[in-house]
Amino acid sequence: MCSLLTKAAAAAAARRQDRLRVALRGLGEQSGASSVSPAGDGRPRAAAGAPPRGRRRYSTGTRLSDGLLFRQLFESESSTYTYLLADAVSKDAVLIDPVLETVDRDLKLIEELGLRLKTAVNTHCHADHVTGTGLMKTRLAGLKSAISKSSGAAADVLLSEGDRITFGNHYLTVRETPGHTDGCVTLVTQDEGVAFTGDALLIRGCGRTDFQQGCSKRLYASIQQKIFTLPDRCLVYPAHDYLGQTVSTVGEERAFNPRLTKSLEDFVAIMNNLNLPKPSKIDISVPANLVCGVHHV
Ligand SMILES: N[C@@H](CCC(=O)N[C@@H](CSS)C(=O)NCC(=O)O)C(=O)O
Repeated sequence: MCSLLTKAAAAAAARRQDRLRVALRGLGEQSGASSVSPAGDGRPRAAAGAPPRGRRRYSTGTRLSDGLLFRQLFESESSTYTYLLADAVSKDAVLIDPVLETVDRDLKLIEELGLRLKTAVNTHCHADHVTGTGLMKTRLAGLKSAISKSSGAAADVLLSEGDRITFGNHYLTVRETPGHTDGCVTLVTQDEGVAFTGDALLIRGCGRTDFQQGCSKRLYASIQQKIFTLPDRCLVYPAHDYLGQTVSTVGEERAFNPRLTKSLEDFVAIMNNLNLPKPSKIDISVPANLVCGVHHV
């Protein structure tokens, strides 16, 4: 009896491993996503191996496809990821979600890599930190800021569904993914191999919907229709992670995201009961980010 149970348990464990292997396929060397189990309310428990807050200073990089340079950078106070993408041949670059406090670090890296930063784009009007876009524009001649038209924020380029942000031979396509805010967008590489999901889809989570025009029904529809329709292999890079996770895939989130694997009704209930404290910098960040962060400089 005992050995039967052991065999059954071993078979179940093997099946779980197989499912995980399938979900992780496509992550390659970027696989830093830790396993996080859902709490009853759909919020992940703190990962045992998560680095202490304020200690992470890393940037990770890889070649996502031929001729595309990529760096994932981290700002530890707000747990924000900034992403640098560049055409390795022309050296034209795009920066996604720069943070005011890390502008010097980002500009130094851009200079060291010999890149020409064309566009600094915000995935939405952030509530938890001031964007670095405005300060960067004062330091780099010709740099254009970009944000969605629906955000209501000022920028050189106002983006809408289907627009392209071009850098050399590469481009990112804009998918509007409102719900966390009205103006949230997800930026997708031309081969649909990578999605920068901002605060719409987080790793094993999603953006909160309790302020700034947040709407859980809209967010659910955005993620199901605009992100989960991407290929399973598509890498997911969010604007934040609070547990040390760095990357996921669409397939993995479709299978294991504790909020998005639920029905719409259950998702709405989860989002209504998150009871998160207000971001500490919201009263400074939102007005500043509506004008590219510049009034704070
Ligand atoms: N403690 C932080 C704010 C944390 C937070 O609310 N994060 C947002 C994204 S930034 S507005 C969020 O959507 N979180 C979802 C979640 O489930 O945690 C601070 O004070 O700034």
